Amino acid sequence: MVIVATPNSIIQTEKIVSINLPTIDLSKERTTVAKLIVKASEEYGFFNVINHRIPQHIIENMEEAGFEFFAKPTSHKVKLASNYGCKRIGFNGDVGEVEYLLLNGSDSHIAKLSTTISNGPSDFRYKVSAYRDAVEELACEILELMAEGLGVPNTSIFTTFIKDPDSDSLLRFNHYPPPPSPLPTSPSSLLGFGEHSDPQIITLLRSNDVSGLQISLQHGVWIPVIPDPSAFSVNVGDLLQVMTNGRFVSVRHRAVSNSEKARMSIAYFGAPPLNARIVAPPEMVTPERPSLLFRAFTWADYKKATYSLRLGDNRIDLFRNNK
Ligand SMILES: C=C1C[C@]23C[C@@]1(O)CC[C@H]2[C@@]12CC[C@H](O)[C@@](C)(C(=O)O1)[C@H]2[C@@H]3C(=O)O
Ligand SMILES: O=C(O)CCC(=O)C(=O)O
Ligand SMILES: [Fe+2]
Repeated sequence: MVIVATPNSIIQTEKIVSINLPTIDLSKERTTVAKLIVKASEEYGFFNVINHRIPQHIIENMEEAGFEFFAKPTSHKVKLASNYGCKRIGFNGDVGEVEYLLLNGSDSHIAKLSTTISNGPSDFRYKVSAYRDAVEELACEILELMAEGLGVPNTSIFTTFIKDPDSDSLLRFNHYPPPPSPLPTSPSSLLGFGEHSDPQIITLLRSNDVSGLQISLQHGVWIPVIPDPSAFSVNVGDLLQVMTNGRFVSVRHRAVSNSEKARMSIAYFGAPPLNARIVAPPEMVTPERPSLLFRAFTWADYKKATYSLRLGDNRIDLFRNNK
């Protein structure tokens, strides 16, 4: 049992379970990798990938860009970036011990921010765009492997969405300062980013070597993810659960801060264009799943529902058939 003190000082008791979460080596034989990815997405909705071939300098530059931004005084950060936030998550009263910067992933948004952040020409734009391109390519490789492993004949069924020039993909830097010491209770953790699933198709997340990310497969039971700065953590998002007719699970996760060192995570959320129609392909209707579990909807519909709800609320159930 561990005690989690939320910023509102609500104390909850919870179970922390250490298990080995799947780590998949992308340099291994393709058919084997595809099968392992499908298995992990079905069992956990989560896995780590290693040997992903994203050059180290692209990752280091991105991390540097994030730490440089968060090192600025709060008044500057608020003025510089309209999508900078501190403690408030979303618009419906969620709070956490986190500050963040959200970028909509388009070149023009990154370029605009680059000018305001640096007050002149900067390499922020170059660093973020290079990372965005590399991580998007990795997301496409993983989504193609998923389609292959699932036996879907059109293996670009998921990637066409995120490769679309109008894709609504996002990048997010999350910065978790070390908690004040001593904490009110011991052992204890502060809630950085509360329990939720990611609404998009797929999330690729990495952090510095500080722990904090946890996933949950069962209410109130948390599995810590061991930090590995050379790996990417992959989360199945809500839309992928829908497009696999419930075969993959959208993983619930959160971030806690309990270290003496600051943690920074960088997440890429692969999303379709707003007008994309989300529905499972016919191959996902099988004897085990003889009908479509979710009705067809657009990403705009789903996003609207997401933003009308709290972080931890279940939104996918609103789109189930017979609801
Ligand atoms: C409280 C909220 C923040 C969030 C939008 C929401 O209303 C519910 C989902 C949240 C989430 C979680 C994953 C991503 O970090 C995020 C950008 C997203 O797409 O959905 C956040 C939203 C946010 O912080 O704006
Ligand atoms: O910081 C983390 O490890 C998790 C962040 C997260 O879940 C998110 O940004 O959606
Ligand atoms: Fe998340």
